[in-house]
Amino acid sequence: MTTDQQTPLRVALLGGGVVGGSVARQLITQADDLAQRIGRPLELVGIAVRRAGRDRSDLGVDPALFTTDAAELVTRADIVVEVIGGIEPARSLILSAMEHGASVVTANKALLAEDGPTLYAAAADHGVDLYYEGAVAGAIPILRPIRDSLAGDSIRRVIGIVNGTTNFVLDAMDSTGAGFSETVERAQALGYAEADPTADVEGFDAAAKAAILSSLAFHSRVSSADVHREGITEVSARDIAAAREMNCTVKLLAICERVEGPEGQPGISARVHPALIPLTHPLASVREAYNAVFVEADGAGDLMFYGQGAGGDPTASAVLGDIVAVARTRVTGGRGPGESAYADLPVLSIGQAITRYHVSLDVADKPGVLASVATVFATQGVSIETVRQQVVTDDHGDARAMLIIVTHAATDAALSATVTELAGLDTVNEVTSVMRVEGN
Ligand SMILES: NC(=O)C1=CN([C@@H]2O[C@H](COP(=O)(O)OP(=O)(O)OC[C@H]3O[C@@H](n4cnc5c(N)ncnc54)[C@H](O)[C@@H]3O)[C@@H](O)[C@H]2O)C=CC1
Ligand SMILES: N[C@@H](CC=O)C(=O)O
Ligand code: NA
Repeated sequence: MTTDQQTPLRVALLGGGVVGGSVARQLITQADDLAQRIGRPLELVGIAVRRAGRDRSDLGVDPALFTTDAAELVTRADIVVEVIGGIEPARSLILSAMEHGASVVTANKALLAEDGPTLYAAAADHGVDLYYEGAVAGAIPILRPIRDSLAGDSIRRVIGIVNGTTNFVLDAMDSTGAGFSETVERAQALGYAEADPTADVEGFDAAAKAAILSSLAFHSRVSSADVHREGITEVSARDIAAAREMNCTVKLLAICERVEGPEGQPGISARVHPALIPLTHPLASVREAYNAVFVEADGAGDLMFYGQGAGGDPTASAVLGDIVAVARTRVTGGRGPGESAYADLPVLSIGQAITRYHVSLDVADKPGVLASVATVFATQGVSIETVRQQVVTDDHGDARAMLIIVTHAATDAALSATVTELAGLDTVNEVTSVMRVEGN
């Protein structure tokens, strides 16, 4: 190695939590291999933490490297790794790092989905790289495949199970018949769900990931506010049972599609909601806290990416891959591939999304009911694919008639208006379940 090749690239780590701790450990234990792969050694020059003085001996890091002055640390690094999370101070630190000439690696989906364009612009202005593979689906390589490997193809749709906590909860409800609350408690006890699992169960985490996936897949700017979001808190054991009867399962899906608007104009549909998918679909077999992303592209056809979407070591694997990538660019000079938003497609409203619905109705068991229900669908221009009548016994031992209807594809607005009108019919006692159907 020449002297230049021996000069270490300085790495500053912001955050020493679940992901940061694993990154720090591996930067040290894998130092020799990383140096060989990059062509220059990496030197960990500091770890910014919120509180000094805590025992962090398990990380095997020189205690002198810990600092509470993140703002100073980012001014003396070639590569800054941000794994603090949240919007501030993460954003200001990243911008300052770039101003001081550092490339940035982050796993911060919330920040990228809220204000990605500011970060991409700063990276371009300062001629540095911004990589963030850990931000979506943890260890699974999905962002760089979309951005780089599929750059010559045209992506039609990305459907992902991108939140491990909710997949664990829905999977447990499906396999044990348990209710929502008790399953979330189990997920917390097992360490999958956080003490406050709101971002997971209300779909915020998945919506941020959908925004990032949509932006990359469709060369546009999509923020988390553009993504229609429904969480899993309303999914009942009855919905899961209804899915089973249709040979389907319920998953929280992040759906990003290239679509046409009402006048044929191109746009994006980006949404997160629970949906029925057939048991034969590859995403149906994704169990427990695993993630998977299904990509449909014009040339490549169907691609499936599967693996661990959360956790310290899996996410650190993606972060370290990015560190190697930006370090290699430092060695060779120039910048790695960046974002492109040339297509600038608008995001359509959820009402314009084309989906199918599964609707369960508790109805009066008398002549003319089916006709009145069918008339509502016809009036709204929604075509029925299948209808099934079932007699069930309620909690009081009384027999009740249920109508289970699956529609053909229609706009979400028409389907939603249909459900509202059905709920107002005298012959309908209750709309017991409404779920979208995806995946075929
Ligand atoms: N844990 C996971 O499974 C995954 C996490 N991520 C993302 O990785 C990032 C980090 O997540 P975790 O490691 O799980 O969080 P964490 O909460 O375990 O760690 C964050 C660390 O940052 C420190 N911190 C907070 N404010 C700071 C400040 N101003 N200066 C210095 N340090 C500060 C905290 O004390 C904490 O140790 C987040 O953006 C998260 O969304 C992404 C994928 C998976
Ligand atoms: N809370 C997230 C962690 C990773 O992004 C999840 O459950 O998937
Ligand atoms: Na990833």
